[in-house]
Order: sequence, then structure tokens, then C-alpha cells
Amino acid sequence: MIKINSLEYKYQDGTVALKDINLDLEKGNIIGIIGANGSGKSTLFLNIMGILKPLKGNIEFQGKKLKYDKKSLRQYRKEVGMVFQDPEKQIFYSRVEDDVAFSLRNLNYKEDEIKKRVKRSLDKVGAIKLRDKATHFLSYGEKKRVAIAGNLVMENKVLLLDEPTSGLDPKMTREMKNIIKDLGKDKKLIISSHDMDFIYEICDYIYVLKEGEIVGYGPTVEIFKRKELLEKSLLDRPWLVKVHEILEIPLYRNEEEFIKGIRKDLNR
Ligand SMILES: Nc1ncnc2c1ncn2[C@@H]1O[C@H](COP(=O)(O)OP(=O)(O)OP(=O)(O)O)[C@@H](O)[C@H]1O
Repeated sequence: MIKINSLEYKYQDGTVALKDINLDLEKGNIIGIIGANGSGKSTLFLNIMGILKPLKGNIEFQGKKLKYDKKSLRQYRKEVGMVFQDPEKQIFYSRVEDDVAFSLRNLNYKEDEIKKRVKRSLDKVGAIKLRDKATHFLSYGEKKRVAIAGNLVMENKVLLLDEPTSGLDPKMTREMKNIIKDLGKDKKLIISSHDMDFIYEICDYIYVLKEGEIVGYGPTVEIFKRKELLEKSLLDRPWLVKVHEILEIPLYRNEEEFIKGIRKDLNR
């Protein structure tokens, strides 16, 4: 659906933030983009959204090169949405329902359809009870949910999520994990995160960025077994991978599987 071909991006001050990036988002359904601070994840997302324009290379959507005129971008963003790391950047209205409805009203959707989609989207992120609340009273985690709902109303095919768990407490992180797993059932998701446990559990394909370059890619388990690659990319390994190696137990994909497996072993 989205392909990135030999993309290079340079900021005005001369910083080359992305070099020869090649990504094929058909490789997985929930794709993880991982890399240390400053490795280029946000720059890559802004390029995928057409907010930044590459110096070289291109982005392909459904077999066609992305065009940067207003009309083409407007059309593209009906299909491809992005949830920013900081929800404040995406919340503009004083009431939750109006905020979530914003893009649909902007595109002149009928009020009946808007109501339906807003309800469905708030339901999906477990935020329907916030519908009439003032946005400035929302907690950080609630704002993250509302920002996601604001994208879901577009019913787009691809959703980019920049650091969806940053700033969330453990309970909210677990809830966000379930919300995202659920969204992945009918959407292509591209997620950037520093939370390797989260990425390991949720993604099926990974690209590793280091200093603006892709230094590794592959199915999640294969990538997280590559200790050297992760070390040189300044990334930690998920606890389940460490436990697998140190204790020589099977490699589990999540805590529930791990507990089940250990219980079974203890009862043997
Ligand atoms: N507006 C800008 N002008 C100049 N350089 C920039 C700008 N924004 C980012 N950079 C540089 O581009 C590189 C990539 O930054 P980017 O924010 O994309 O990394 P990141 O992987 O998202 O980092 P983090 O994990 O800290 O969010 C860094 O060297 C950064 O200093």
C-alpha cells in the first residue's frame, strides 16, 4: 500500500535526517519503526504524511507516487492519518465531540454520518464517556485517546502512531496496547516507539533506524533476537527476549503466554 523508495530528507540547517530509506509497508500489518533519539523516526513520519517533502526519492501510495499539491494531499490524508506523540498538537476544540468531528465537518459530511462516526470512534478508544467533556480538563491519557478518535473518524486505511504509549502509566499503557491491537484488525498501523516491550508484543514487522538510515528490518522475533544490531542501534531488548536467553526457556510473545508456559512447566 505504502512504499518508500530511496528517500532522503535534509532540514534547512543542513541536517541530513534521512538517507536512502526504503520501506515496504506490505511486509506486515502492524509495522514498528524503532530507533534511538534523533534517529529520524518523526522526520520519517512527517515525510510519509507529506508534511515534509523529501530531497530525493519518493513515497508511493497504492502504486502511485505521492503528489504535493493541496488537492492530492487532501485526498491522500483521507486514507492515511497520523496521531502525533503530543496530543496537544491535535486537539483544537473545547468539547471532545466537536474536536473528534472536526475533520469530517471540514469535509462537509452530513451531521447524521458525523454523529455515527464520532460515536464509533470514541467507542473504539474507550472514550465514549468523555463525549461532552471539555478538552482542557482531560488527562494526558484521555487526550491521547481523543487524538486517536479524531483520526479514526476518517476511517482511513493507514494510521501512523508516533510514540502512542509515551507519558502513559502502566494501566493506561496496557489499555492502549489493547486499543491498538484492535485497530490493527482492520487497518494498517505504523508505530514508532522507544518502548521495546510494547513494540515486541504488538508489531509483526520491524524497521530499525540509526542516524537516519535503516540498519535492519525483518519479522519482529528475528529482529529482537539480533542482540548486536539492537546494541549498536542503542536499543534495549524486550524483557521476554532477555528472559528467554538467560533462563533458556521458550520465547514467549506476551506476559500472558509467559505465565501460562511457566505454570505448565511448574506443574510438570
Ligand atoms: N526542524 C529541524 N531542523 C533541523 N534539524 C532537525 C529538525 N527536526 C529534527 N532535526 C534533526 O533531525 C534528526 C532526526 O530527528 P527526529 O526528530 O526525526 O528523530 P526521532 O528519531 O524522532 O527522535 P526522538 O526519538 O527523540 O523523537 C536529528 O538529528 C534532529 O536533530
